[in-house]
Amino acid sequence: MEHTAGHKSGYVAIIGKPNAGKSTLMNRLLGSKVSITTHKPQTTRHQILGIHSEDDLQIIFLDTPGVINPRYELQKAMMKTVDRARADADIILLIVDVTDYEVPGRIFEMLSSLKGKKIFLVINKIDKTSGQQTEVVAKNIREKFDFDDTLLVSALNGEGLQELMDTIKTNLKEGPPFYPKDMLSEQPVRFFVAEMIREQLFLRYHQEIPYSSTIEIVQYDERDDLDYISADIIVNRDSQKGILIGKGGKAIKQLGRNAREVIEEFVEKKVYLDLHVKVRDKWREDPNRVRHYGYGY
Ligand SMILES: Nc1nc2c(ncn2[C@@H]2O[C@H](COP(=O)(O)OP(=O)(O)OP(=O)(O)O)[C@@H](O)[C@H]2O)c(=O)[nH]1
Repeated sequence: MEHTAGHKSGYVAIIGKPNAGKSTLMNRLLGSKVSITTHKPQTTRHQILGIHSEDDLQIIFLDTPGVINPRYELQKAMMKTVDRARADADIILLIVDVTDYEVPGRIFEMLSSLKGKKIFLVINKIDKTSGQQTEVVAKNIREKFDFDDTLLVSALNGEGLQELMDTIKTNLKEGPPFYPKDMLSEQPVRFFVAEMIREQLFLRYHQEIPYSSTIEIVQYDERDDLDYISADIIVNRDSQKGILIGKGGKAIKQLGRNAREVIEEFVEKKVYLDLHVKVRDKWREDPNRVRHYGYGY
């Protein structure tokens, strides 16, 4: 049996409003892109797990969807994911964008209901404002909740991240590694491939298209010379199909090219990416479909 005396481990949930920088922070702490990030809110829909291992410790980060007031079934499933992450975690990081510092009451309620966990306030994007302003924001938030510690960081340029990492390590409890030490995440390759295609939707389309779409990998064949991937882009309404495809298929071809390049870099192999657009009327509002596409569970 593996000798684990002196070894530390724990789950760290990263929560906060949409666009606070949660995914950027996790990727930066891991030194690797595990979670997709874009300038648009609500990019993250699943609980994304990122594993940081050293000889004598293992930290399992849980990146979560931004906390919102859910309006449709997909968003309800996203919030269920946040609930589960905070329940699973030993340490919770509340990420607050220093330039968008209003913390909704529901987040404090959520934190107040937790017992026996360390809860840290992490003020992010401090590169965007003065030190004085950052202090004022931190002080105001601390008046509303008794955090175990406050950290000021920039997930983008790395400022304060070493201190954050040290604080997490100090607060880890003794425990065995939960995953093999060379593992970075637990989702299969096809999950990341779907996320990379979805990221392109967020980067390339406006308004409701990214929020109305999901990706289903229909076929993934690892061939000798290349990986053949067939994926469906599922949209919510018929009218969205045309917009997605674009005139003469131009828009979707460009999306496919961009996604393929990112996927090739990830799998370190040539990729043939076959994309199809499918309409599944109001899938976002349908609990069965939302579950079928893997959200909330
Ligand atoms: N200037 C600055 N921008 C940042 C920083 N951290 C994140 N951002 C930017 O903020 C935007 C949102 O970042 P994400 O990491 O996707 O945010 P998120 O909290 O995961 O967002 P959701 O998926 O909506 O929950 C991106 O455009 C990031 O580049 C930071 O420290 N400084």
